[in-house]
Amino acid sequence: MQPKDLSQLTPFTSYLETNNVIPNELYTEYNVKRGLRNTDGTGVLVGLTHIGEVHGYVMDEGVPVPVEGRLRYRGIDIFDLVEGFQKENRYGFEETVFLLLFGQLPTKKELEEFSALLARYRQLPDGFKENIILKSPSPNIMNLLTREVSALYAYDPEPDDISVANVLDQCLQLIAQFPAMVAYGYHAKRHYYENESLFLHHQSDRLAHVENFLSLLRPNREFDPIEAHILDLAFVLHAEHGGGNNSTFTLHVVSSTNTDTYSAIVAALCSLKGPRHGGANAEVVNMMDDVKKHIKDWSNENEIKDYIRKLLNKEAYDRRGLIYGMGHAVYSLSDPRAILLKKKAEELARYKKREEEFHLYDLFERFSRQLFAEKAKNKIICANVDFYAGFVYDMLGIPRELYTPLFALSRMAGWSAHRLEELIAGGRIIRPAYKCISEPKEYVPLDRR
Ligand SMILES: CC(=O)SCCNC(=O)CCNC(=O)[C@H](O)C(C)(C)COP(=O)(O)OP(=O)(O)OC[C@H]1O[C@@H](n2cnc3c(N)ncnc32)[C@H](O)[C@@H]1OP(=O)(O)O
Ligand SMILES: O=C([O-])CC(=O)C(=O)O
Repeated sequence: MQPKDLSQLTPFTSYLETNNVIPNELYTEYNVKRGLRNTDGTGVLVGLTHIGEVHGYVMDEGVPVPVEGRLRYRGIDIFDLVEGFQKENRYGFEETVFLLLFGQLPTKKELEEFSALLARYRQLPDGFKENIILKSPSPNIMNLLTREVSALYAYDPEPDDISVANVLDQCLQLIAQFPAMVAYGYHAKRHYYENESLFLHHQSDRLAHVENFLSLLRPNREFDPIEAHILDLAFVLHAEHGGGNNSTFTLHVVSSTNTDTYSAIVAALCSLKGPRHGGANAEVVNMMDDVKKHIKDWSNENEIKDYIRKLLNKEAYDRRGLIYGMGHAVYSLSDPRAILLKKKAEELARYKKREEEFHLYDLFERFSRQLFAEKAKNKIICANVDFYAGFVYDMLGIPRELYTPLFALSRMAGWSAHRLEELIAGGRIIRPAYKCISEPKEYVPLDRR
C-alpha cells in the first residue's frame, strides 16, 4: 500500500485545531466532570452492578486515600478465587465464566456440565472460516475480531431478539468461539500478509477453553501443562473489571439502546483496542524492547532511571510521556491482578531461563513508581494488569499481535455478564448531557464571507 498524502488536508486541519479548543477553566465554570471524573480523580458514580467490584482508595473527610487494590467477582475476592482453583490444580476460566454470568459458584456437577456446554458452543457456523476469516483477513487481529463478530449477526436466525435466553445463547457462543476466531484470524494474517504456510487445526470439544486455544495456535498442537495453567490464570484475571472500565461502560451505553448483542460486543472491542486500555499490553512489550535497546546493562539502576525520566519528559519511546502498564483510574497502591501475574511471571521466567529480563521488569516497575511520584508531587501509580501480561505471553511464545485479542477473549465473559445485567436491570437509555459553548452566529450568505 502507498503511504497516504495528507498535505491536501492542511487547511482543514488548521480549522480543526483552532475551532475545537475548549479552555480548561470552562470545565470548572460549568461543573463538567471531564472524562466522567470528579475533581479529586475519582470516577463519577453512573451505575450499579452485582458483577465486579474494583476498589483502590478510601474516602477520608472527602479526600481519597490510597489503599491496596481489591477486586471481587460477584463478591468473591480474586485472590481467593485464584487460590481455590490453583490449589486443586485445575483450570479456572470456565468456573469464572459461570460465576460472572450466573452470580454464584457452580457445584462440581454444574461446572462439568457447563464446561461441556461451552465446548459444544465452540464450533463456528458452516462456511464462516472460509467466507469471513480467509476471504477477508486483516493485518490487525482486533480489527478482524470486530468484523468476525459483526458477521456472526448474519449467521444467527434470531440476531435482534434481546430476550434473556437468546442473549445468553449469543454470549455463550461468543465466549466459546473467540479462541478459534483469534487463532484462525492470526493464521490467515500470517499466510496472506507474511507469506507463511497456512494451517487451521480442527477444534476439539474434549479440551478445556485454554487448551483449545493453545492447540489451535501451535503448529504441532502441543503445550505444556505449566503454560496452559498460566494462560488460564491470565484469562481469569482479564475476565472482568466492574462496569466503569472503558470497554464495559461502552457496552452498557450501547446495550442501553436495545441493540443486538453483536453490535454491543463490536463497540466494546473497539474501545478495548486503545493503547490506554487493553492495547497497553502490547505497548508495554514494545516499550520494553526500546528499553532493552537503549540500556546496556539491564541491572544498572541509574541507566534504567535515566530512561524512565526521558519517557516521562516525552523524550523516549513514543514521546507521549506515558509509561505503559503503569497507572490506573481506580487502583492506587496496587492492582491485585498485577500482583498475581507478577508472581507467575517470576516462576515462568525461572522455568524459561529469562530471570534477567524479569529482574529488568521488576526494577523498571519500582523506579517508575518512584520517579512518577517525584515528578507528579507524590501522586502514586502502580503496575496494572498489563505490565506483566505481555512478558508472560512472550514467554509462552504467543505472538504480540494477539496480546490485546487475548484480553478480548477473556473479557468476553465480563462483557456478557454486563450486557445481560443491563438488559435485565438497566431499562433506561444512557444519555448524559453536553453543554454547547459556541456563541450563536448568523448564517452569512456565500458571496459575503
Ligand atoms: C486494562 C487497563 O485498561 S489498565 C490501563 C492500561 N493503560 C496503560 O497502562 C497506559 C498507561 N497508563 C495510563 O495512561 C493511565 O494511567 C490510565 C489511562 C490507565 C489512567 O489514567 P487516569 O485515570 O487519567 O490517571 P490518573 O487520574 O491516575 O492520573 C492522571 C495524571 O497522571 C498521568 N499518568 C497516569 N498514568 C501515567 C503513566 N503511566 N505514565 C505517565 N503519566 C501517567 C496522566 O497523564 C495524568 O496527567 P495530567 O494530570 O498531567 O494529565
Ligand atoms: O478498570 C479500568 O479502567 C481498566 C482495567 O483495568 C480493565 O478494564 O481491566
